[in-house]
Amino acid sequence: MTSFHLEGTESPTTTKKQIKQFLADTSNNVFCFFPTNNLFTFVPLLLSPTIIILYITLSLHHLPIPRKNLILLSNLIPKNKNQVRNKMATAENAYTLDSVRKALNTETVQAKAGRYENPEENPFFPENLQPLLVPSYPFTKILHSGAASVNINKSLWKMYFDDLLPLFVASGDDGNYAQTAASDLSLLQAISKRVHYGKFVAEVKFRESPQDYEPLIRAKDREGLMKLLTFKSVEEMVKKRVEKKATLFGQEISLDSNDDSKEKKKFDPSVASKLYEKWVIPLTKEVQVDYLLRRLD
Ligand SMILES: C=C(O[C@@H]1C=C(C(=O)O)C=C[C@H]1O)C(=O)O
Repeated sequence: MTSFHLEGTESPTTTKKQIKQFLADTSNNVFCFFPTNNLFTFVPLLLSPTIIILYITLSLHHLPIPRKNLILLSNLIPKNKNQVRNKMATAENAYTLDSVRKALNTETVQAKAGRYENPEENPFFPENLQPLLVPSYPFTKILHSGAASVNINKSLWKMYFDDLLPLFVASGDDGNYAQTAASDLSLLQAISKRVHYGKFVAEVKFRESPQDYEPLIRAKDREGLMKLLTFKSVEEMVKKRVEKKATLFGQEISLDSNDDSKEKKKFDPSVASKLYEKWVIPLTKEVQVDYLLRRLD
């Protein structure tokens, strides 16, 4: 027995053989491109859970997005209320529309090139996918066939725009809707990948103790399943690792040896672990439950 060290998901109940198998089958194609920082080009995502959050914090930090701030503005300047409201409506619609359009276009192109053939990938708009234009790749089948219908991207999308984004974006509106939408999509895809790894984690857990899972699945007992697959100590470890990585990767870099910038941080590392606690881990567990409920179909 050993720990499961994949993308921030560690399970004390996972066997070495299963981990090896899992790694062999899933790590090949998992790379995350960092447009914001030359230090990183391709980062093995599976080994870098915190990268997602760092990427969010660092890349969105400077992106002004017309949301709450304009509402605030409209309260502050009553004289211009209508004008600001109009501006908000226009800007916000443009922004949201751009995000959706960008996601649709990108997913359509990527689907043709086979992105969603990979069981690790889950589209945000499955209803709009186009047929494959490249030869199909024989991905090893690890998951039960019900996995294809497990997709929580709609709630992820909502969480991202309603809860997560307002925490990171700066005030104002710089009109860069297209760039913002492109960042949104790559972040959404990164988080989506991480939380949907829950399918693989759930499969491993199920194979290891079907006798524990089967009665709960048959009884459609979401709560019972959630309890059974939860390992609080593992979650604590994941959060600590996330915070540690955020501390290391979030340092300011200086060539001046007298500079005390080693101490300077681009953002508060505890925020990264809080994000995992509040969203990333709960969403991963939701995926696990959804997958398990279909496991005996
Ligand atoms: C992923 C697992 O399941 C749960 C989810 C975790 C996560 O998303 O990081 C961590 C621990 C578990 O409560 C696991 O056991 O490894």
